[in-house]
Amino acid sequence: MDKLLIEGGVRLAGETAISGAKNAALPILCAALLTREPMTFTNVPQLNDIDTLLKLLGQMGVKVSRDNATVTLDASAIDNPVAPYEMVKTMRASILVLGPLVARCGEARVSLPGGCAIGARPVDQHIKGLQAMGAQVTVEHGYVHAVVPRLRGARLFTDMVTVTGTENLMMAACLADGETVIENAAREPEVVDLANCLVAMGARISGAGTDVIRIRGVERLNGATHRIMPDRIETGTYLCAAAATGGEIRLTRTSTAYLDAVVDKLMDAGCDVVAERDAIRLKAPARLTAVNIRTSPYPAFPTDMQAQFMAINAVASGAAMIRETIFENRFMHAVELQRLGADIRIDGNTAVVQGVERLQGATVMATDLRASASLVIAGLVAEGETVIERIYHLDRGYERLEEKLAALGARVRRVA
Ligand SMILES: CC(=O)N[C@H]1[C@@H](OP(=O)(O)OP(=O)(O)OC[C@H]2O[C@@H](n3ccc(=O)[nH]c3=O)[C@H](O)[C@@H]2O)O[C@H](CO)[C@@H](O)[C@@H]1O
Ligand SMILES: C=C(OP(=O)(O)O)C(=O)O
Repeated sequence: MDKLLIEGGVRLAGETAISGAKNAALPILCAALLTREPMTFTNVPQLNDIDTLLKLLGQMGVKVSRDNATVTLDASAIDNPVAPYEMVKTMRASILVLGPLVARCGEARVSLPGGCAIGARPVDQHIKGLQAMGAQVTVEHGYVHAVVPRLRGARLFTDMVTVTGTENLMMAACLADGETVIENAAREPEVVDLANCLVAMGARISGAGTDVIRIRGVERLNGATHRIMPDRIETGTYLCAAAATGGEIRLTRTSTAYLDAVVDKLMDAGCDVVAERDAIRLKAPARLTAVNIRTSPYPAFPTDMQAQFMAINAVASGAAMIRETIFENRFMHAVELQRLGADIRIDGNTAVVQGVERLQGATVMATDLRASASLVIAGLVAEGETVIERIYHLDRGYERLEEKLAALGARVRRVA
């Protein structure tokens, strides 16, 4: 199994480009299931999660072609509306085929998804929404089985803000009979990117980006071309990596547009952040100041950036409190950061991080995607060599990580 070797202590400097967003590309590729006409997507990141999803769509009968960052999907014939366990066990987002398949085929069998081990992550809200739209849904032998002649519009209210739940129900509602209103909807930029793609396909959607989304169902959707938005979490991760090393970088093909909460914290930590047209510059002080974090749904601070901020707080001056309010088990990186010498105490959903002067390289194990990113950041700062095991998590969500870090001067390489 591949490992990442990092020789720490280099101040990151230079420029690198940000890829398309994993968490926008995954639902948007699933939207192709809603139309018989071909769809073209650009700026699709080359990631293991995308490969998994394209394989999954392929075995349903979707014709897939790919040329670097451009993917064309032709779902004119879906002969097998099934998502088998073997294909979905590594990826939470595979549940996103459920809504489109039920809406288009009137039936779907989707294995309960896997993904990052950061909490129980049930899909009860997805199921509740489809039931309210008239689907008969059963969960048996680890599969969600949904059947309905045609979904009908309904008023949906989710118990909590759920990103993929909102996306699944919004896609399903596009082909339903009548109007659907999703209340307590997720406002994440990736939901808006999906809505923009659906609108280009002929869907009638208003309110995406607010907590009430209205969808008037149509008989059919058409093909379209859509460019995937930049990855705000990849952007934030590189900003943190530069900040932790006292570096100065410029990230291109991205913007601060959806990163207010993250940029605000980086500035509180002492960094200069300058927004340019389609680029961001960051200049970090020699040592950061620790910053308190509380994760919450967008537009508040994203849970997908919590681990990276734990890494930067670990080497900052002072102490900080980190509260995780979205997932019940998203502090797995703390013990691994402790191996590198970090001073972190966990109490329930709160971590108290006391910054230390220096971390020392060690062998650590990646446990989930963003936990892995936090170990990379810590490894870049630590004295000596850090070995990160189980980096397949990183390959799910960071395109060409070593190459991009190397472009910024990091001494990092992958070994088998
Ligand atoms: C592929 C993708 O876009 N993944 C993102 C998405 O995950 P995902 O969409 O899975 O996360 P949700 O927003 O659904 O989860 C929020 C909370 O609601 C709970 N919940 C959710 C649905 C449900 O039916 N029942 C239920 O109890 C979850 O366990 C969690 O505690 O949003 C998360 C929160 O911003 C991010 O960390 C993930 O990177
Ligand atoms: C948790 C994440 O991914 P997933 O929802 O696909 O597990 C993530 O992107 O940080």
